[in-house]
Amino acid sequence: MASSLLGVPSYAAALVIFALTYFLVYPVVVYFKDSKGLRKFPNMSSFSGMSNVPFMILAHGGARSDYLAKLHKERPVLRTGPNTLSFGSVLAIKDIYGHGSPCLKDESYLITAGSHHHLADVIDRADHARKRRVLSAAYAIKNLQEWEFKVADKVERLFKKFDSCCTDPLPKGQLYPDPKDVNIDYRQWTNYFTLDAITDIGLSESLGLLDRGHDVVTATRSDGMTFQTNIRGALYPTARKQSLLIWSYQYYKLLDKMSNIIPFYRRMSRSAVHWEAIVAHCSSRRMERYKAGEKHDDFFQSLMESKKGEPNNLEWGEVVAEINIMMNAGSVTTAIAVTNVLYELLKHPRVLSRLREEIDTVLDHDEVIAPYSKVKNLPYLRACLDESLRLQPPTPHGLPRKTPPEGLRIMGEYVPGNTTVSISALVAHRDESVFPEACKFIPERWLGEKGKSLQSSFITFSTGARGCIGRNITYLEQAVLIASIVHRYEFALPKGFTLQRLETMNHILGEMPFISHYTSYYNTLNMSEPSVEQQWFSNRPNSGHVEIVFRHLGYECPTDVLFRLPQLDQSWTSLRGAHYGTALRACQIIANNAFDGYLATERDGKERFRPPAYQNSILVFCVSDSKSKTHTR
Ligand code: HEM
Repeated sequence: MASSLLGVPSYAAALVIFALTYFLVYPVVVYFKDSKGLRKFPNMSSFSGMSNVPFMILAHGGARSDYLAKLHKERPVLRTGPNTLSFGSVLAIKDIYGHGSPCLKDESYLITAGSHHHLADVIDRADHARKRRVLSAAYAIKNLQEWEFKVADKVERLFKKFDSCCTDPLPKGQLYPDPKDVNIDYRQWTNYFTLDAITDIGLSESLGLLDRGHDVVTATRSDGMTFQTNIRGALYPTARKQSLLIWSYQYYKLLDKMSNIIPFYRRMSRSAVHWEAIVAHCSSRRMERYKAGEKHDDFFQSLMESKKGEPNNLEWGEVVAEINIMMNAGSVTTAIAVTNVLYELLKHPRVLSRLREEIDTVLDHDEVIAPYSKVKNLPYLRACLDESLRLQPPTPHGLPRKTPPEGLRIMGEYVPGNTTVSISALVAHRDESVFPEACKFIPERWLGEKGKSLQSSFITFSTGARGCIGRNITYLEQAVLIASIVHRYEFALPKGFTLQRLETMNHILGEMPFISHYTSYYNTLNMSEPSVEQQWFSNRPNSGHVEIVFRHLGYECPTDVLFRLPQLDQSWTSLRGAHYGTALRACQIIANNAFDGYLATERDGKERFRPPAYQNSILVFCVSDSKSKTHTR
């Protein structure tokens, strides 16, 4: 029998002594021994040089980059953990992230990776370059036109919801809506918008969240069983758990498992499994369509084959990993961005009105979806987007990089090898030497030559070889959505409303409830009364072909748009020169809302099926049927 000391069995006493030595005494000894020479850097808190626990506690507060930004006002470099440094000046950007920096992504990317690395968590330079080559066709700017159709389609679907919630304008002099009239959470719908958009762009697949108005989707478990789950609920907690526990790399895996004893963490782990199952489901469905011979200009096609049609022969696990990061990084960040920018616009009516003026000069009164060609070069729109991305970068997390074994000079200071270094985008963007009045929303700072010079200090998308590959997609989504929204609607937030933010790797946002009504500029047509066209259509016989030629062209299609009206006949009918939103509305009216979609031959010559989205509005057009009867508004 084991001997005892003060009644405690000796093996238990030994365990306690070992734990105290290992977790308390040893870190103190290592700290004072300082073999790497990191003690010259000031600690973030008294124990930061000895343990990651202070940073983990900070992470649980959900605002660590804000806190760091405040500390960095006094100190340009902070030791945030035994082997971790945070930098606080834009001068560090080039050294840590720039092209030619010898730093690599650190082990945190390794320990959170799945069975296969994806583009964002692969560390090895050669492997990253190989992946980037495979994906370059998928993310290339030449795809803009293809993406634009898909994005415009999602904006239409989103507007269907907004239209159904529109209220009367607030009475003159009233600034805030009656709480009972606040009927939509913009934040939730931006999530639906970006998730629907990226699955269409990436997989030519519709999740259908915007149409259904909820986020329950089908997922497939590893044993092949399917189940239903909430996609938003699956998406966010995974990142949250990682950001809370990751700081101690050595113990992360153990901590991750042990933490599941606590329900708070266990729930987050479960959501990670659900997210993987959603991705697995979407990937397999697309694979089945691929095997059935479907070809689309989407990410999946680029993953499977080169431009010449030669197979890439990627392992299935790698394909799924790439779809995972595309669906995740491609939706979460943009949803945050479009929420933040509208929030700032509503909080700054002067900015909103200047922006609306700019947009209204390029869009027609009744143009619903802003064509990207018309809005992509609007300087004030871009300034508003960039200023919001600067002030509240969707990914504020200091992206960790490891210095090379021989060490590196950062901001002129020698940093020893194999040290984790970073500068948070939020911290960099609070650097007053580059961004005066850094905490204020001032889009004007981005205008002109002076504005251009700020780009090198703007790291919302990171920079260098590991910078964001989805930049073009997000600017397209943001510009089209925000321009269309500002053109069409006025919004009002509840009195005293503040958007809540919780920092993980991304800045997760709380709800953003508001009410909307049409802008007076847009609302030149009364959409609630039956139009001349509606009356005409309801009187016409239910037979024959119908040809619709649109006079008002929001988004011109030079080739024919074909549509099928099930109530009339089953043939595809020509619909020339139509904005497809416009076409759809007309078709729905013709078919008394029993319309099942239309086939559009778009400007790239490809045919695409467009399911119905709009119901109750009408734009200006001319009509002729097979008996050559014409009607002009
Ligand atoms: C406002 C929107 C966006 C923001 C703020 C953003 C931000 C970032 C940042 C900061 C990184 C660097 C991450 C790191 O170093 O760990 C990154 C990388 C990446 N982003 Fe984005 N992103 C956005 C939109 C998108 C979109 C729309 C997609 C895809 C459709 C996307 C896909 C990726 C991928 C695949 C990487 C890894 C690139 C590489 O390492 O080569 N992102 N993004």
